[in-house]
Amino acid sequence: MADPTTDTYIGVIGGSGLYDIEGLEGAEWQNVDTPWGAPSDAILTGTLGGVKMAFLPRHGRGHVHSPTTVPYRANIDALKRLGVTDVISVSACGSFREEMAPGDFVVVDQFIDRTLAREKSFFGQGLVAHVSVAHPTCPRLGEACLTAAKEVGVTVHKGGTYLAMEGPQFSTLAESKMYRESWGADVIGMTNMPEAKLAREAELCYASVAMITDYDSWHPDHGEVDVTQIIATLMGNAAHARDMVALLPGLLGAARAPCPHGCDRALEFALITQPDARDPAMVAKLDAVAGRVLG
Ligand SMILES: CSC[C@H]1O[C@H](OP(=O)(O)O)[C@H](O)[C@@H]1O
Ligand SMILES: Nc1ncnc2[nH]cnc12
Repeated sequence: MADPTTDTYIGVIGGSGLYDIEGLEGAEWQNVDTPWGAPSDAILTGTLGGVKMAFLPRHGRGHVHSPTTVPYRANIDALKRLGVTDVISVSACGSFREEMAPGDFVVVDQFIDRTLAREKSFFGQGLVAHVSVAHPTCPRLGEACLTAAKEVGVTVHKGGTYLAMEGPQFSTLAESKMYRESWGADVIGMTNMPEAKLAREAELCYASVAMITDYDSWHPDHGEVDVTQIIATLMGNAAHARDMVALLPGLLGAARAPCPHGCDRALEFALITQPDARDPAMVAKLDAVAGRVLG
């Protein structure tokens, strides 16, 4: 197994339209069991340029999980259990900004969480923890994604606020206008929360690349979003996403230095339940996610 303190292990969570990646040496679909149930699908593992990589289709091959039923905790636990250090989320998103056009990428750095019906933490009764998500994405990893996207030739925007909605229906016009005009959101999707929060709890670096597919419903010159429009734009986006991902091993390198932003130490001061009050069953369940601090 890779040593997460010294070896880079890149995990890619592919969203709508991205169900595999190509070019991995020793590629193998691996089933990974977790205490939180089964992940969305088997995980494609291998190496690229001497760097370990894992790919997980968020909705499963064939797109069987809705945004609400994606097993977010199992997905993050499974990646952590494999030894992944850096998670790149690639997602189809609507845009609230004229200049963030369909086909563009946005390296997201903030989130507004409007999801309602999902398990949002690995912790809870018997072992309580409070991590900071003030800065929910990793700037080091985000920078690598930005560089890779530029090299691929995509128009890429640095920074943006992703509004995570519950779905599966798209937003009403009133919601779309409110998110854009009053809340200052830049892009909208249905899946990056609680994924980003869980990655932080699992001490994983997390970066999110939003692939713009539509203008949601606010734009006077574009009709309201529908799945046909999204799929059409996704075809081109997915090819760019694959090319971007292929450049990441070269940019991150096989040898890993500790995260300068502390993502890999997020639990250092987060556990509040006293050791003698901790539920042993919870401690056992957290073996991968919090093994570093639970011993
Ligand atoms: C296919 S349209 C809506 C669907 O696409 C996005 O998925 P992902 O974030 O996994 O790329 C959006 O969040 C919805 O789940
Ligand atoms: N407009 C939109 N709203 C929510 N999720 C999306 N995924 C792609 N486009 C979207």
